[in-house]
Formats: sequence, C-alpha cells, structure tokens
Amino acid sequence: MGYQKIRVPADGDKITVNADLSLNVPNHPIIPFIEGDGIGVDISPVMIKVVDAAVQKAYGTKRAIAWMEVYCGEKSTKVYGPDEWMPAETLEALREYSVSIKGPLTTPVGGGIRSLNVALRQELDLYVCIRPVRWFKGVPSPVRAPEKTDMIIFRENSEDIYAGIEWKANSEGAIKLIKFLREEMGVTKIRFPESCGIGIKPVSEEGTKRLVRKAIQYAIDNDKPSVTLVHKGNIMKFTEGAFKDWGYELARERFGAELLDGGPWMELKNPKTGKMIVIKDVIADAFLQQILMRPEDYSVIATLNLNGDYISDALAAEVGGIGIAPGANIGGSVSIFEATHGTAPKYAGQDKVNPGSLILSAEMMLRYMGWTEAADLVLSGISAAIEAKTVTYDFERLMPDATLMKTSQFGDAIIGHINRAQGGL
Ligand SMILES: NC(=O)C1=CN([C@@H]2O[C@H](COP(=O)(O)OP(=O)(O)OC[C@H]3O[C@@H](n4cnc5c(N)ncnc54)[C@H](OP(=O)(O)O)[C@@H]3O)[C@@H](O)[C@H]2O)C=CC1
Ligand SMILES: O=C(O)CCC(=O)C(=O)O
Ligand SMILES: [Mg+2]
Repeated sequence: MGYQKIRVPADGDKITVNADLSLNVPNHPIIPFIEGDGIGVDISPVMIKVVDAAVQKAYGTKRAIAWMEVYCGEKSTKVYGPDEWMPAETLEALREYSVSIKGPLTTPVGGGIRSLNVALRQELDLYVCIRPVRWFKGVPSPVRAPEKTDMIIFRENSEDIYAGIEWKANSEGAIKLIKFLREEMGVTKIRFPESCGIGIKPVSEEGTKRLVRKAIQYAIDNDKPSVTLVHKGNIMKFTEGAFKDWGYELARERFGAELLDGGPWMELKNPKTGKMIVIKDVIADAFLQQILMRPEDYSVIATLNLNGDYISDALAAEVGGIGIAPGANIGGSVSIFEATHGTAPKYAGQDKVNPGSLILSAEMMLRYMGWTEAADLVLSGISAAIEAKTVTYDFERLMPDATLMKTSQFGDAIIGHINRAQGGL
C-alpha cells in the first residue's frame, strides 16, 4: 500500500510468513523501526550501526537490512501532527512487514495518553513478551554469583490489570461501576466507595493457555529443565489462581504432563531429548525472594502481565541492570523486538546510556530471522567489549579500572570486535 509519511526503501523486499508461522526472509529484508522517545535517539542509531556491521561481516554484500523508519510517540506527533501518537499507517506497516524493532516510548503517570507500548502489543495481538535474563562475564552485579541466574521470562502480554481498563475516582464510570458492584453483585469490600478509582483484571483460559504453550514449547526446543508458573493465586483466586490451574491443565492436555509425587507439580518427557521437564508453580512474592536466594532453581518462567513487568526489571538487576535486558513481543505473524527498559528521560540526547538492551533485542531479532551468524557476531562483539571493560556509565560506575564509553563509543567498540572476529565471508 502507499504510505503517507513512511518511505519504503526501494532496495528491500518484504519478509513473508507461512501458514505454520515460519518466515521467508529475503536477502534484503525491509525492517521497520521506531526510534523511540527519550534515549531512543541515542540507542536506536547505535543498534542499527552494530547490526549492519554484523550482517556485513557475516554475509558480505549478499545480505543487508533495508531499514524503514515508522513513527510512534513524540516523534510521530512532530511528523503527523499534535495528536497523532500512533498513526494507522504505523500499525499497518508493522503488520505488513512482520518483523520490526522499537525504542522505548514514554507513558505519562496518572493522566495523559495510555501506554503506546501496551497499545502496540494489544493492537497487533503480540501476546507473548519474551525476556531472557543471563549474565555476561565481567558485568558488575549486586549479587555474589550472578552466573547462577539464567532464566527466560514468558510474560502474558495482552490481559491482566495491564490492559488498562479502569476508571478515575468520582468519574461517571467509577460511580456507575461501584454502584453496580455494591447493589447488584453484593460487593461489600470496597473500603472507601465514595472516593475510589477502580480497575478490572481480565485473565482468560485462552490467553493463559496460548502463553503457557509457548513457554513449554520453548523449554522443549531449548532443552530446559523446568517451567515455573508465577502467580498470586492464593489471593486473586479466579485470575492468578486460574492462571496456575490453566497452566497445569495445558501441560497435561497438550504435552502429556503427569503429576509429580502426587502433584500439584507435574513433569513431562522432552520428546527431543528424553529428559524430564518439571512444570511447577510458585507464589509471586516468594518467587521474588527466591530469585535472589536460589536463582539456579528457575529456568523458564511463565507469568501474568503485571508480575512479568516487575520480574523483568528485578531479574535484570541481578545480572547487571536494565541497560542489558533485551526482549521480544511475539504474536501470530507479527513480532516487535524491544528493550526491557524505558525512555530514561534524564539521559535523553546525552550519548550516555547503555545501548546493550536494544542491541541484544536486535540479536534476538536476527536469530528469529534465521540469521544466526550475524546474531552470534553481535553476541560475541558485546561480550568482548564488556570483557575489555570498555563500558557505558551504568557498568563503569560499578567496575574498577573500566574505561567510560559514550553510547556511540560503546557501539563502535562492539563493531571493532565484530570486525576482528574470525569467520564471515
Ligand atoms: N517498553 C517501553 O517502551 C517502556 C517504556 N517505559 C516508559 O519510560 C519512561 C521512563 O520510565 P522509568 O520508570 O524512568 O524507567 P526507565 O527504564 O526509563 O529508567 C529507569 C532507570 O533505569 C536505568 N536505565 C534505563 N535505561 C537504561 C540504559 N539504556 N542504560 C543504562 N541505564 C538505564 C537508569 O538508571 P540510573 O538512574 O540508575 O542511571 C534510569 O534512570 C516512562 O514513561 C515509562 O512509562 C518504561 C519501561 C518500558
Ligand atoms: O508502557 C510503558 O510505558 C511501560 C511498559 C513496561 O514497563 C514494560 O513493558 O516493561
Ligand atoms: Mg517494565
């Protein structure tokens, strides 16, 4: 289709998606990117430069990404007009080109627009948020043995209190809903009904099962020992508790899991390796202390949207912080890769922050596209830059004898290691 503001690169082709959701990736795929608000301006260009260098090193002139800027957030309001935060053609392009990457987008607290990040996930039904958490050698960490943390979070991305269904205190909607709850549903537990904002927490069987299925399949494909369902089901029985029950049910129905020692934990035989995979659950508050005390007990994590948000930042801190925490939002045929962190506004435009999270999100994207050689180069390049102690402020302030790098210098250091790597064409 013809776009109003988006310039489609003439030298690129579209990634297409087969019925089984596998990708056909041309040698010059068009990849849409959203620069992002705040530090987006610092990290997105560096990410692109590093990815281009890795692709060039891996494949010479045979392959290259044709980057296509699409707009969302503050930049969109400059390009399209004051109220255009998420233009229809941006959504259309993200759908049409299937695989994309984005910088962070600002969400004001309290009032103002609702989260564009959440809206993108909901509009495109990107129902799994995958956030791997592992330690890179040399990264400073607040825990004694950061190498023991090796988890991958599967966060439900479309439901929960995070769907943003809520009414402000004293609004017509809040008054009406509270009246309905008290008078027609017999609710007596709203402590201050006259001054109460109110939110709704939808959690469904379908939403839970499609998420848990992805988590268990990941454990099978990647030879992982366990999948843990993290919930607060003792308190929120029909939402978080149901998430746990539906998770176990899915494990039994879809993967043939059986009760372990009488349950509730289950186990299933990995059809690819013959090893047993334990399906277990833990209550969210206990989980947050156990990831500090016994991180080695956990591998694949399947959890609800809000828990997943908290757990992502907490786990990222254990391995060095959200400067190095990548992620992917995946749905049926559309995926958007993005960092775990936000726009860090106090650092915007200073060429200061760590671009590692977005670069590692791009590494996940390259792997998802089947460009494993380029992905491996990104990974080895960033590892080598960290091991050489050439790092941005967030690591430098915790690492003795490190050399402080700007965002762009850190990117160039990674590229230097990529270019010096063995292999490629
Ligand atoms: N997916 C998305 O687009 C997300 C968007 N947001 C949005 O971002 C905005 C700001 O949110 P906020 O709560 O401040 O969280 P942020 O993640 O933006 O920043 C919090 C702190 O994390 C550290 N940090 C973040 N990014 C980096 C980086 N690349 N390198 C090094 N350190 C980093 C900084 O720590 P220090 O101060 O110690 O240096 C920073 O002050 C909000 O509008 C929020 O809604 C938030 C999360 C995700
Ligand atoms: O959308 C936002 O502004 C915050 C989202 C967030 O924190 C996350 O997805 O981890
Ligand atoms: Mg978050």
